[in-house]
Amino acid sequence: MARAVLGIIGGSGVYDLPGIADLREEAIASPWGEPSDVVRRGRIGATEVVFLPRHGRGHRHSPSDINYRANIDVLKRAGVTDLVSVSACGSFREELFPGSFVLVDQFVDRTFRRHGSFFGSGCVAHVPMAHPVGPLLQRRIAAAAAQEGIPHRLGGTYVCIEGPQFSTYAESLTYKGLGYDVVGMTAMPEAKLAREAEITYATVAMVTDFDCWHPEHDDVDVAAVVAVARRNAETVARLIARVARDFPAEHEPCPVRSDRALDGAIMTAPSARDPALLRKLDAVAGRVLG
Ligand SMILES: CSC[C@H]1O[C@H](OP(=O)(O)O)[C@H](O)[C@@H]1O
Ligand SMILES: Nc1ncnc2[nH]cnc12
Repeated sequence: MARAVLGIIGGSGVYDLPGIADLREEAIASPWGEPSDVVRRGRIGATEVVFLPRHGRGHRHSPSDINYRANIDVLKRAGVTDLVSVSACGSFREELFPGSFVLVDQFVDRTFRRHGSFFGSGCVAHVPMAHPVGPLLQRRIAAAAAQEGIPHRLGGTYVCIEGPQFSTYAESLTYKGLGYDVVGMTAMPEAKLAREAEITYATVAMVTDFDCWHPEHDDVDVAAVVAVARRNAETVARLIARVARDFPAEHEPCPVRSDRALDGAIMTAPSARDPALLRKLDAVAGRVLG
């Protein structure tokens, strides 16, 4: 069984993770291009952790321009087995107020101008996405949140819009009417790519606003998101520290097989595979491509 390495992707307002011991920065090269930043790695308790801010330090990359493939690839190369993705989001429910954390378990992908797969012509693969979140990892985050006294809800649906503009009023009402819980701009294709890379994934969606549907709250703007996200940064650090301190030494086999997602997923016959693409897939699909 693989040694567990806990990855953390920080979102808006979370560009650093305080409390990492033996901290070092590593620029990991990827055949998929430039990741958002160098990774910062070290230990929390006995657990090895690897941190990457998805917008880069200084918030340089917009949701549409983040190189999600390079980010997941470098985390895979860093040995990450379990990945906690932290995201700011708007809420479609009265009870999910700014400051609360939602441990979402479903995603709806409304993005349309991002590279959504490591695979393609020369090596076609179809991985299961019915259950995009690793339930054991999610349970560990929920337990840590309970122990730290952090208000949270287990389960929910995150709709990922392309952005960078926030939703229109009609869109906001539509998403609310469809029963979605929160809205953001970054969980997709991140979750899909993590699945292709056989990394167990879970999202901590930090509610920063009520988007624009709520009659008694102002429409979302960046200032509101940033104010709440900044206040939440310390809470996120506390949550991650608790998850890390209680993390098992070995990666726990995932009940939804996120860590075996490529078993039987590759359709392209070995003789028809593109050697150049196979070389790029060395980290992501090395387990099955050999
Ligand atoms: C700063 S407002 C919009 C911005 O905030 C969220 O970022 P992240 O998911 O990385 O925390 C949202 O997805 C947008 O990128
Ligand atoms: N209302 C919202 N819509 C999209 N992304 C967000 N990130 C934070 N709040 C958001």
